[in-house]
Amino acid sequence: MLASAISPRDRMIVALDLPSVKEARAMVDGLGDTVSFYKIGMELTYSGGLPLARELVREGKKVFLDLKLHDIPNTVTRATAQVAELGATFLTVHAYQQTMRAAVAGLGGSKLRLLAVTVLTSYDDADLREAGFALSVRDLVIKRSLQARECGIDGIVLSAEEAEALRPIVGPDVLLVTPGIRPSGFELADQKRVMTPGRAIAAGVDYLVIGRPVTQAKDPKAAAEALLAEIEQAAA
Ligand SMILES: O=c1ccn([C@@H]2O[C@H](COP(=O)(O)O)[C@@H](O)[C@H]2O)c(=O)[nH]1
Repeated sequence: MLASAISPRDRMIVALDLPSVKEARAMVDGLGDTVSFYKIGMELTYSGGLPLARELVREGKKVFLDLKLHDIPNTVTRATAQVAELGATFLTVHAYQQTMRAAVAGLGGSKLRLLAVTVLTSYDDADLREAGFALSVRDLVIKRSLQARECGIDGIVLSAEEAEALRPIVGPDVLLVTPGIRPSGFELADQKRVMTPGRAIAAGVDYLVIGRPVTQAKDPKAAAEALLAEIEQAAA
């Protein structure tokens, strides 16, 4: 689906990085209709977040399970098949060919869409060098994105900094999903490759993942409304 066909509200995915289901539930209730799409990652999954994922799906919200699967193929295939039962929209796997192929094999006939994490947005070129990679962030993102497409993955997780260069390389059908979104003036914290929501939309990103700028705001609903307004304006 082309980005222009996705409603601006659905393009904003709020990361529920909170320590308990109770706090996550309160956040969702407080955000109300402003947010239609939630990401449940490791922190919440390890504190009972999967039943909440089912609940949110039942309530008509979209859910992105950011589990970043990476294991031997048999395990990845079977884990993906389990996740496919939950009714989530997106699941992440790391962008290793063996892992991506195994995840695709676990989809069965489900509607779950797979996203491959190329290079974490907390990494820069120096971090990659330290980890033993010879490629720059940009080149590794490109290489892994092409491999993801070849493996039948639906979309890729990258930083908005790479999105504009990547779109013509991967074509219009691969979803570009970007964490590392920071409204102007918000602290970067552990993120190294960042962009504002408006600039990310202009760079051709399909979905923006936004955590702390909403969840750590004094007024999360007001923060989410401001972010949505910026997205709507950039998408118009
Ligand atoms: O490369 C990646 C992959 C995933 N994430 C996740 O996105 C959110 C970002 O949260 P912020 O608070 O807006 O920084 C978080 O859940 C990460 O696990 C990422 O940041 N980068």
